[in-house]
Amino acid sequence: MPKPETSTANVAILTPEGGNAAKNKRRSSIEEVLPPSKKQHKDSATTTSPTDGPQLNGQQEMIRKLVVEGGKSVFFTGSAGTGKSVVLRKIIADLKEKFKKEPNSTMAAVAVTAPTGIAACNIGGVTIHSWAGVGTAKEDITTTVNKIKKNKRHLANWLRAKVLVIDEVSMVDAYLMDMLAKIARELTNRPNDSFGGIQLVVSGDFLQLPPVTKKTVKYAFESQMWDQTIEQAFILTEVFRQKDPEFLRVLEEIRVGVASQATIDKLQSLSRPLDTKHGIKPIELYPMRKDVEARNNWLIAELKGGETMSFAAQDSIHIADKEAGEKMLEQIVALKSLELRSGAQVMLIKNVDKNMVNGTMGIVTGFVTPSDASKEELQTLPPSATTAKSRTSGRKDGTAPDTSGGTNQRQDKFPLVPETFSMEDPEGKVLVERLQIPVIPAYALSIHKAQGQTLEHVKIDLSGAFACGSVAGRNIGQASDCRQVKHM
Ligand SMILES: Nc1ncnc2c1ncn2[C@@H]1O[C@H](COP(=O)(O)OP(=O)(O)OP(=O)(O)O)[C@@H](O)[C@H]1O
Repeated sequence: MPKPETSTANVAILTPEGGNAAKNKRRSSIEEVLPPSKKQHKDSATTTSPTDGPQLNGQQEMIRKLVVEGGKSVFFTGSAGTGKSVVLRKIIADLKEKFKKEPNSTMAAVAVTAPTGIAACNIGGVTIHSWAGVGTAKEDITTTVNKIKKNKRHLANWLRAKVLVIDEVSMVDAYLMDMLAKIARELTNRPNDSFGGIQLVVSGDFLQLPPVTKKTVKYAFESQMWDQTIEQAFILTEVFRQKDPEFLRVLEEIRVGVASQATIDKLQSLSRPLDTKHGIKPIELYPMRKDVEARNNWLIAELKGGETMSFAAQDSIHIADKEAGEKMLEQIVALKSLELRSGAQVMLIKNVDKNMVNGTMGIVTGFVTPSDASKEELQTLPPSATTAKSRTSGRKDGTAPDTSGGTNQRQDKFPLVPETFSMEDPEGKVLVERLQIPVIPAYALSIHKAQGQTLEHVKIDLSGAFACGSVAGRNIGQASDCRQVKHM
């Protein structure tokens, strides 16, 4: 689910001597191009405090109360933009507070998970597979339970958990849900409690992305454990992301796979050039990662003459099982190898400043060494950026600082330096780390990466959309207004 509301910026990457982001700690910079109103971002689980979100409406507050004060196992759903992630983040923050005060409880009492790395990152969690220690979840229960018992970290996860949060549950299949319930019963030695006495908080929209499987899809709600464990289910109905009633009707019809003539006409009318601002092209959304990579590489190669730079991530694994560590690193959103070129369109993947947030779009304006930047580039920065410089200059990586980005001048450059992306266990112990420039190429994005983002301008291929309505609806639902959607 979500992230900060996508704002737009021009990005200039300042780089280190030598081209290796991690080793040389080159700086990158972003020029902001949108007015501050556009830069307000969604509450981001990556760096924004979960309590910074909007005030919950009545429905959302009722769910929060039932979970936090009532200790109920619940499932809540709702179409894109109804604030599922907002509630979930508030619930997670409140549950952590609650268990902090309880004797015999640790930080690990609240396990925060999702089926994919990016979805987990959005709520400050880890993948359900990695938390539970189920590997690929292909082995039988007895083998899996025995493996968990031999792995101190996985066993501790289960034994300390008082609440298990699973977001984006539409992507979790019934087999895995039943497997988790059986493991919970076995490890907690509570065979008669449906989920071993662990409270379950589950959120997602079954009309969005389904489980990835080669077999017939069997959704989580079709599992045996579902009815035995989930005590109450809710549908959030107020859509916050989109306000236009016509666009809302289109989204709802696509969501359920029934399109009226008015909706078909409306979608066809979206096949037109989009009036985007400041040279940022609409993001093209694709279901397959290989299509995303091909499209990004193609469009970056089209940028003739610009300086090119490769940034190799600096990875470190802090657990004994190196193979498991490598798998965790694969789930980190920052790329192992990042190829950039001046003029390339990129998206920030971490909040580096109050306005420069996860989802901010920009253009790479160049690569500058820290020493060059201090002479030329920093002179172009506003005074607030200079203040930010001294504020952040003591960072542990010793690199040149981020600049404020707090102004809305089009010419404000925002230098970027490598940032640390890590996966931690529920107690906050770092398991793996990656140091990389916090951007990804962003002409094209996979629907999984776009999941939960609010994108300013999107371009979507709707041919065959009603054969897989949820995917199309999922994509269009990321735009806040149909004026920002272009049908390819
Ligand atoms: N109570 C609220 N008041 C004001 N804005 C809200 C409220 N709840 C959510 N929002 C805003 O609505 C937008 C969508 O919220 P959120 O991302 O949580 O929805 P979602 O249901 O998780 O969407 P998706 O299914 O696409 O991930 C965000 O910009 C969020 O800040």
